[in-house]
Amino acid sequence: MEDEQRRLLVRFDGEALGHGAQVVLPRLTLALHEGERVALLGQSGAGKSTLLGELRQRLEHQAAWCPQHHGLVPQLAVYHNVFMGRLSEHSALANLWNLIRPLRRPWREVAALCDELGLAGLLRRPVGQLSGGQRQRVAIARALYQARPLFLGDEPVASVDPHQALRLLNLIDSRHTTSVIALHQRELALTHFDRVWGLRDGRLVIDAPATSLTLAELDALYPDADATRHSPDTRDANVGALDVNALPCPRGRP
Ligand SMILES: Nc1ncnc2c1ncn2[C@@H]1O[C@H](COP(=O)(O)OP(=O)(O)OP(=O)(O)O)[C@@H](O)[C@H]1O
Repeated sequence: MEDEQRRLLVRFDGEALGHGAQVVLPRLTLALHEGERVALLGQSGAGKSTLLGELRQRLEHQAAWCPQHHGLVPQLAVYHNVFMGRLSEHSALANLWNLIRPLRRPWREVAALCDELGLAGLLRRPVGQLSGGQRQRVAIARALYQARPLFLGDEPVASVDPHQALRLLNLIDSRHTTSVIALHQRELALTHFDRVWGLRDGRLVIDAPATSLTLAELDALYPDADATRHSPDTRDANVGALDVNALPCPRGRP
């Protein structure tokens, strides 16, 4: 679908984004339309979290949010951490009661979500006793539990293997019409997403359909990386290294 036919959700028009006096992205121009699946790439410090934070502010309650450092409470059980996604929807009394004695309906909802995320049987376990990958899935569960039309994720699949990453991204897709997800898995950016935004040196240097890009172009976003550079004509071989054919087909892709 052409951009003009899609509903515009957010537009930046030469704006400066940053933190107080520190400008990170001095003249950002981009647009996010309903229905887009955007991979946000750039090396550490490029400004991915800064951009996601601004999107989050502008989209407000339309967007579910999965932060980079999870923001989970280690002493609380998985159930309570996921339930926190909807704290604002309940009264303080209901939230307090739920803390002591979980309410039946949310318990069922959270249990179903945790089943889908491979966290079955862990609802009562304190998050502090989980592995890094399990914590990451709890953070995703909490964002999914918010039940918003958009999903903003700051490296939500950073600590899982490629197959699990794709499964989680498919689950996120199935529950949101639009997403912007920061990640470092360049192959996934090309194979799973509609569009790629690439940040480098304070600028948006890539804003293009994923199908028009090569791994070599994405590699150029990481000037400090030691990784072997890929030439454009090795794209298929590199994507094949992920064995995408063995994985479930992402939405909208043949
Ligand atoms: N709260 C803050 N106050 C001041 N400067 C900040 C703040 N948060 C981030 N920065 C700075 O803004 C720049 C961009 O940081 P940001 O976290 O957006 O990058 P990133 O691409 O998300 O990095 P990473 O991949 O390491 O998470 C960095 O120079 C960082 O030091």
